[in-house]
Amino acid sequence: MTTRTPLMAGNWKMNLNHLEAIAHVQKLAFALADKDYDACEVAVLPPFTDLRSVQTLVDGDKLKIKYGAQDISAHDSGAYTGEISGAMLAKLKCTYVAIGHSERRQYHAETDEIVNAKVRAAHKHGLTPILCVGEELEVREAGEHVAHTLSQVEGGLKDVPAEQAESIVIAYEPVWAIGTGKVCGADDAQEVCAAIRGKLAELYSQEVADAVRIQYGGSVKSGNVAEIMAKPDIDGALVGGAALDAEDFVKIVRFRDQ
Ligand SMILES: O=C[C@H](O)COP(=O)(O)O
Repeated sequence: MTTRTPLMAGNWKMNLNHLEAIAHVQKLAFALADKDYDACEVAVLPPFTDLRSVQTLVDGDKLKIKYGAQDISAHDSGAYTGEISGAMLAKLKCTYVAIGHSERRQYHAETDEIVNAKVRAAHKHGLTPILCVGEELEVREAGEHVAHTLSQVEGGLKDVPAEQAESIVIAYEPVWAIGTGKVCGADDAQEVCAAIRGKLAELYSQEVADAVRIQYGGSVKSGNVAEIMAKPDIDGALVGGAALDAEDFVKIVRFRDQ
């Protein structure tokens, strides 16, 4: 049986400036013990403007916290005002990059084609994509949530070879549960995460499907994380609001104690 190390990632969204980022990562580093890092991988996804400060802190103090970006350009370089390339993120030693978050899909019109180009750009620069997928409320109410989410997985991974797919992270985030306090029931989250793993087996192989970590995201808090993490196909959480408070995030990392 494959053992997947849970990945607990805090997506700060457009919160915390670079000074606040330093204070926050210091608090995490102070609170987290070696055994926490043995039990799971801990990552933060700050705004672009914080990444240099986070890198300096992590590098300087040899912290075990991983970090990454919330988006990446599909392009390598050139006249793309406002964009940040994979090469720039790699230079800052980012490990992860979130791609296709529902807020990018909703407010920046990111289609599966754009998401796929960004996944391939991340791989090109040695970054691990956290491919975000998930349905809106009306899609769930119509009973189409599994099909919708699997089609986003397939679209995001188009032309991605097995050797790259096996290290990817997929975050299942039902849009209606993001920032609303309405957490998806653990059984409902498991249903979709199991279907995602099934789709990976169909697209690649059971070996690849067993290797990929699938996170749940959407109103994860210290009070509900243990129930979610108890599900066999859920390998971590992508945490928004509750990741902005270092103490809350540490409690989520220690989900086994909740
Ligand atoms: O990327 C994180 C998700 O959008 C979840 O956000 P939330 O924990 O505030 O619901």
